[in-house]
Amino acid sequence: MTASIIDGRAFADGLGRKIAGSIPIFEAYAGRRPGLAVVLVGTDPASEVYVRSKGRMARKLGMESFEYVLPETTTQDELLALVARLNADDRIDGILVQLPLPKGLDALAVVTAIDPAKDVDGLHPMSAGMLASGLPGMVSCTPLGCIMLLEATLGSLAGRDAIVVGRSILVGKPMAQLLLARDCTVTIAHSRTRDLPGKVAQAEIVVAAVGAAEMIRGEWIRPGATVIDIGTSRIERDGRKTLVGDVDFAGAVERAGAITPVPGGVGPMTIMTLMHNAVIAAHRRVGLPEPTWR
Ligand SMILES: Nc1nc(=O)c2c([nH]1)NC[C@@H]1CN(c3ccc(C(=O)N[C@@H](CCC(=O)O)C(=O)O)cc3)C=[N+]21
Ligand SMILES: [Mg+2]
Repeated sequence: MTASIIDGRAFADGLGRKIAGSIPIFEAYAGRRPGLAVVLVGTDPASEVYVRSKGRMARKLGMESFEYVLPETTTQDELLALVARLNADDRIDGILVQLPLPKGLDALAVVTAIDPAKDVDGLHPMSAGMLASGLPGMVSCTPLGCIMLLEATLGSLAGRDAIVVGRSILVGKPMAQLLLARDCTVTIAHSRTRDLPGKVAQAEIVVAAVGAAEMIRGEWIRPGATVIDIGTSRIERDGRKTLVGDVDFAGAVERAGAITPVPGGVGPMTIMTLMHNAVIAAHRRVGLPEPTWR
């Protein structure tokens, strides 16, 4: 069996068109466009690329983008002061602080300082708690994009056996909560899990979010399974730099029913669900009913 390839770029483009279409309606009501603030501390080249592409996408869809690039030497207090300013700024509906932060800065303290109404990353403990409680808070962009791809591929997820490999606050934990909310039977695996190959082999849905290049081997995959690969690692192969996921794609594509590629799978969805979250936050903040484009 050769898996069908889940085209995240095409799906993200479609979502982007719906988001763009909703913005004039928002603007007519609110007298302004939805505003997204992205904060980068330091000069990590990969992070600079992501932050720039987030700003570009926001403008392309008709939103206002506020970009803040702070020096590596920024103190905790300076960063908290910026977050307080963004919280108080009515033009800004969503705030994303790009992670990881440089050494010496406390990411959890920064994220906790963000107004939960503007927490488009779903990282605030309030957002995590609302998700776990089944309340309508902000859901982390990457897991939200994965759920959209899974539902587009499989329809109802109810009753399916799913494994999430990885337990980070940004991805693994919210992913598991979203699957659970759709009535999957969810296993969360991590670095201390025994017999990972055996557990992966039982899953109809595999979500790989470990951040280790090609760690999930193709021969572990249950025939016909749907594989969602969240990893992006830059490696050198045959003397060339390439971007690979957490899944051994060449092996997994021979067994899976459907699989996301890297690049072109989850990555483009992550950017578009950030736009989605910013527009949802904007509607909630001005008291407009949320668009139902899903
Ligand atoms: N607070 C916070 N929230 C995040 O959501 C967040 C973050 N910090 N820090 C870094 C990670 C990483 N991330 C990606 C976004 C888009 C692509 C993406 O578009 N990838 C393209 C390829 C890009 C390339 O070629 O390098 C693709 O997979 O097709 C990848 C990774 C969001 N992150
Ligand atoms: Mg990808």
